[in-house]
Amino acid sequence: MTSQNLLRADVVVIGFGKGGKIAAGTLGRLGRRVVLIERSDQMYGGTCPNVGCVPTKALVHRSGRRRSNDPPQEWFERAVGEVQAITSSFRAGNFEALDGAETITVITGEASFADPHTVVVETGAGPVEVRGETILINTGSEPVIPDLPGLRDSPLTMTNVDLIHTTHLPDRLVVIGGGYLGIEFASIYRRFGSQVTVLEASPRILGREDDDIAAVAEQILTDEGVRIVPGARVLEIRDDDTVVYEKDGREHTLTADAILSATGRQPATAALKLDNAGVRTTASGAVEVDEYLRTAQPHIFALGDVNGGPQFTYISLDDSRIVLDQLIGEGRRTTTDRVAVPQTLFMSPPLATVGLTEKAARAARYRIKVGYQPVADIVAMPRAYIVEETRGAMKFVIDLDTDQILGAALLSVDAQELVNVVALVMRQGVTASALQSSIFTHPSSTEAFNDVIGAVVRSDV
Ligand SMILES: Cc1cc2nc3c(=O)[nH]c(=O)nc-3n(C[C@H](O)[C@H](O)[C@H](O)COP(=O)(O)OP(=O)(O)OC[C@H]3O[C@@H](n4cnc5c(N)ncnc54)[C@H](O)[C@@H]3O)c2cc1C
Ligand SMILES: NC(=O)c1ccc[n+]([C@@H]2O[C@H](COP(=O)([O-])OP(=O)(O)OC[C@H]3O[C@@H](n4cnc5c(N)ncnc54)[C@H](O)[C@@H]3O)[C@@H](O)[C@H]2O)c1
Repeated sequence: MTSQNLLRADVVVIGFGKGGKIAAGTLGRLGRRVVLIERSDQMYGGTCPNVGCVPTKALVHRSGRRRSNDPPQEWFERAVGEVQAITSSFRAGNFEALDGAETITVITGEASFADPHTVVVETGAGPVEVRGETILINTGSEPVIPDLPGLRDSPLTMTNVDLIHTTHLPDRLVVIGGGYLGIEFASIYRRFGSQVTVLEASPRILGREDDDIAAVAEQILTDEGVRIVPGARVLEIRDDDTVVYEKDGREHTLTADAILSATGRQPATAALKLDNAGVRTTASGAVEVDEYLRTAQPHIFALGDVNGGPQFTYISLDDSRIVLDQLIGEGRRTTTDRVAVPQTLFMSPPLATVGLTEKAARAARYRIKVGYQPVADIVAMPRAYIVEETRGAMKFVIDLDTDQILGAALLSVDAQELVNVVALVMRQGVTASALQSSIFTHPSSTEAFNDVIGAVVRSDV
């Protein structure tokens, strides 16, 4: 290597994901020499702003604004154009924020390890070698396309990345997998005007949730026209466009204009040549880390989806707090500190959950009471009527002995905001009674808590 294609850095970050960019920015501002490597110039900022959270939620918003007489294809094309304008401005902002800093260099190309301190980057202008004292792996995850006959070869098979970029609204969309990604896309495309069928292998979608909440969510999707087929075993894709599946012992076929593979995402480690660095992986292919996110090599850390933790942007962000605490802090923060981590499935209205479900609380032998109300019946929350979104239900699972909230499921307008309040309350040990009798602004969605927590439908007393 000549001096031109050999770089030395205090910190090398592989992958421009959430955790990596926060760590890179923080360390760069402190004067560390940072090299951040991203394999695609279309991915500065990572999955979330480019092909994940941001574009999907922007499409949720725009699909909801379409009126029934708006021409679907035109409306869709305009929405995709607007969303691409947002993502490209975020991408440019992400690049500039790091590459514009004096101490940080962004290199575009695929990285792999040559040895524990050396990374080789295949750039458009040839290989570049980067040697670092500390290395952060933040390469995210990639969609798993199941090995079903015809699926990988069909020109109609798409991932979230393909669907985010396509400007043609498919008449018939078949979604394989009814998890977070599958349900969000099903809801979006149905609202844009596609006929959507979700084929889910499990006996039910939203299998982690309690039956009452899952049933309300499924009803909302079904009422919007999404066809959900649980217990479906996809057998093959025949002649590129015919999805053959089995349910209850009988074979069925569906013709599709697009097939979305939404059966989960696996850690992106294949290109990294981790063996050269002495970094181990788990059975599921994730980079093996301890609770401080250190790999088998103490100077190499892994953040975000690639370490096999929960696949959410805010977890990758929290991973960066742990790694920064190791590098420039007190070294105390760990993944085991996390309590009451909420999550939101952005169907319309959103389903936000935190903590234990009723069934999990019972399995853990808590004595509980359950507050539950359909949103339309929550007198304290006129906001649902004001914004014309009265669908859904709210549920609280409360420990009878301590009055602590064990969990909540909020299927409601504004649920993605409400759940953060509940999570904070749970983390701080505020009682359910205190939350119920709190002063909230009016008219707001938070006011619902004044009613729902006291609307006890079951109690172990
Ligand atoms: C459609 C969709 C919707 C989602 N919606 C939400 C949501 O609403 N809320 C939420 O919290 N989470 C959501 N997620 C999950 C969230 O996007 C991820 O958990 C998060 O982006 C993971 O961030 P990360 O830091 O692990 O890495 P990523 O953001 O995935 O970044 C990794 C980067 O590394 C690069 N890379 C990979 N290999 C190499 C290599 N060898 N060399 C160089 N670069 C490499 C990749 O190109 C990528 O840019 C969604 C995901 C998807 C797919
Ligand atoms: N709003 C959000 O926060 C958000 C949105 C989208 C994705 N994500 C993240 O991305 C991750 C990946 O999402 P995902 O939905 O792809 O994965 P997932 O693991 O959440 O769901 C995959 C679903 O596919 C089903 N499945 C698997 N193989 C199948 C097959 N052959 N036929 C039919 N069904 C099959 C599984 O039973 C499961 O229900 C999520 O776990 C989540 O962490 C988050």
